[in-house]
Amino acid sequence: MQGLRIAAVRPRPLAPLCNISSRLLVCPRLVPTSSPQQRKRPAVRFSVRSEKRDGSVATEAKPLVPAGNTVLSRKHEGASTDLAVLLPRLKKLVLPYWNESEDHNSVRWKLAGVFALTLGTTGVSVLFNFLGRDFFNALSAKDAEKFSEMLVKWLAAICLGIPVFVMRDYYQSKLALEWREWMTRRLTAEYFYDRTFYQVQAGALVDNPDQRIAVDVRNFTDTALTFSVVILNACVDLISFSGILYSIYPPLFGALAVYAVGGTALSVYIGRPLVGLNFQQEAQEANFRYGLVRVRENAESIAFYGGEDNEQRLLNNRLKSAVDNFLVLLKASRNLSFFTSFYRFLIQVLPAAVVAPLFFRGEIEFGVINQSSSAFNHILTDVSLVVYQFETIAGFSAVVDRLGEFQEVLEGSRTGGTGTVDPSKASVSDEEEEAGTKQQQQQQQQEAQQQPAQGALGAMMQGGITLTDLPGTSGRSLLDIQHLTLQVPSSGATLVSDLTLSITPGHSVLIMGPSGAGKTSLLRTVAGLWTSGSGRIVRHGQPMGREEGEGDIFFVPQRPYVVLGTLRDQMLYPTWAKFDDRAADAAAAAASGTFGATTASSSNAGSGGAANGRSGNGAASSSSDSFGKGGSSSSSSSGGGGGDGSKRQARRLPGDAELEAALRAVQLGPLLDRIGGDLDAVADWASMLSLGEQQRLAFGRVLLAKPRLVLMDESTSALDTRNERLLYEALRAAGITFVSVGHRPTLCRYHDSVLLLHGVAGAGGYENGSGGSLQGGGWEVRPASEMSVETAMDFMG
Ligand SMILES: Nc1ncnc2c1ncn2[C@@H]1O[C@H](COP(=O)(O)OP(=O)(O)OP(=O)(O)O)[C@@H](O)[C@H]1O
Repeated sequence: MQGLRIAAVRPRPLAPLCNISSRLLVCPRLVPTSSPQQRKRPAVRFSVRSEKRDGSVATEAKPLVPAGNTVLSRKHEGASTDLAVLLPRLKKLVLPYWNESEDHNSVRWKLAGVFALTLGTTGVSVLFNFLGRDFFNALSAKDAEKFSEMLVKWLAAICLGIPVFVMRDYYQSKLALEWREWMTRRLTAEYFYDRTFYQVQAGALVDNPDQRIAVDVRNFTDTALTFSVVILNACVDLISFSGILYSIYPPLFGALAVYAVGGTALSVYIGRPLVGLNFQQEAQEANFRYGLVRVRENAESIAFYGGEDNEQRLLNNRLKSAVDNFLVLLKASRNLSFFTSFYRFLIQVLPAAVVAPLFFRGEIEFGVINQSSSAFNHILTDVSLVVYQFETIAGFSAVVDRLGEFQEVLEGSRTGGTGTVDPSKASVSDEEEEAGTKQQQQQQQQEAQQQPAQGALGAMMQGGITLTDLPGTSGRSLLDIQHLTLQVPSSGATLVSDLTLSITPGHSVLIMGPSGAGKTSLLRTVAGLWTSGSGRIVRHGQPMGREEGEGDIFFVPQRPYVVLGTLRDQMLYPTWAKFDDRAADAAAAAASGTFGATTASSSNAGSGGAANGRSGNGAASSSSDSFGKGGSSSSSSSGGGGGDGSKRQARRLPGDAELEAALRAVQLGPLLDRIGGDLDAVADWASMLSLGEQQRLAFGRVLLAKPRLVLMDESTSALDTRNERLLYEALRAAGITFVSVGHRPTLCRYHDSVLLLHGVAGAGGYENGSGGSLQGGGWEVRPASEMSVETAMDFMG
């Protein structure tokens, strides 16, 4: 039992199922649905979302559900037309670029330039207005000389004026593009910050985040800039042409005001449904596109199942939803078009009809009729923005709503229950707590503060679970789990109750238990991905992926993740994950089209490395057989604990020889030979490698990165027992401590202890080997040597 301490502790009362510090997820039992808290936040509504077989999405009116990874979604009722919701969202979306970007002064100047050019376009329009008057006066007076002169002036004005329009449009589009890039980068950063993408996906917090980032941002920046220019143009136009119109005939104003106000009111009335329909259209199109992407990603599984008919039906249903909605949208827009067309055509004659009596009485010249028509048109266009742009405004409102909602979810995740916080500062807002929850929170804070505070990398408060990272070189322990209780978010069932154990260097543990017992959930909790429950976890070290080349604790998920890129990139992920864009592009191309190993790019070929822009030459290798104990290729301490408590030095980038040795150590030598030993070969590895090869690749990454502790979830499930043995032996030889989740009794051989999880009581009603019914969330630890194949199989039922 060396290395594994088990504390016998009295079970504590279960933590209430709520995420006490999240703004988005609220405890269902403690906060009534109609509480003031909720009423204060009408914009953030959640409901259970389910997709029917026909592809349509049903939302159940269940605004509050337990915190955790439960399927949650904001209620999709279409776009909000409530200005009290839209305007604050618009403000939050617009302002950051102009106020917070690094070069906000320069972008403001660029905007000023676009506005100046817009003023220039108004000047050109006014000029044409006067030229037109004189042109038609000369024409009606049959003054050939004056007419020729006006013709020349007109042509000169065109030559000077057109460039102003063209350059305004060019700079406006360029600025919109820069804004889009900045906003996309910012949203992407927030999306990846603290693994928010996982929260969004696991909790289904918003539909189609990819569409929002890729398409909605583009529409938003384009339209926002266009609108601001249009509005400025309208204001300046209004002032300039009002003077002209007033000087011609003041009563024209009366006609214009009645016409514009009446028209605007009617167009709002007729076009109102367009806002919601545009919102739905965006979502339906995104659903259809996502369906196609899923088919591509799961092509083989679908083909094996013969599921093409089903997929086709599902896609057709999604397409039908999009087409149906678009039909309704077309009808609504047709009705609006009827009105706006009448509105547009009527004004062709209205000003002429009003000023005609003046002309007949000889009070004005013929050219003035043309001038008044032009001025009237300008002003009417200015004051009828809503009429003319209603469809665009409707689309824009939908985009503001979708992006605003997305941003709120990202902010909620950042400031909510999963963000890294200083435990000493972790506090709960009055709004989101009830007495019981608060008491528990304070208790956890105290516990967190009792932890050696100096050098703590940070702690995450996740629901009731505190996750703390400490520089992990004390040598005593790699991982401490204290009084951990895990619950299923949706049902509240207890998976693991009051688990306390420590993982010490060199002592490997196998986690076993029936399907659904909570094995993966336990690993998720250690990784900071599971939020439902209570207790504390202390990780003595830096998890992988925080900084390049660093990491003491490595997680290997159940499904190995194969990245886009070269074979080298596969091996370096995630420890040295910086990719050459060209290699990734080539990989993406390989993934979307034909595949087969190809060399990444000519710039990489023959360099013996540098697929990711860094030196990686074989000469740098310390040893081609560097996976035995003491053959470390890492400059940091590896395995076996020990250390000085200071920040670990980043690992040196492995060279070709080390990469090859790692590949051969995990029995991927034949693959390497097949592609001619080219580590920079690019292929659609996810399709090309068998699942077992992908699992071996995952072990190869671990061997290269040499973490102190690796936690693996059924990482050898696709392997034969010989390969399984070789991989575990390689890990042990490299001095890496491991915790594995697995079902196979043969795994017991490679571990020192076995943690048996009993799972949820009554869920399947299984019994242990001794025949007695077990408590929900029960667990026990046994020496692995005592676990014969029969005992293990007995236990697994
Ligand atoms: N996101 C989630 N929301 C709600 N319940 C979940 C979620 N993820 C897992 N669960 C539930 O938690 C329980 C434990 O799941 P877990 O994946 O940890 O089981 P496991 O022991 O690893 O099972 P297996 O051996 O089949 O992989 C299951 O009943 C599962 O349905």
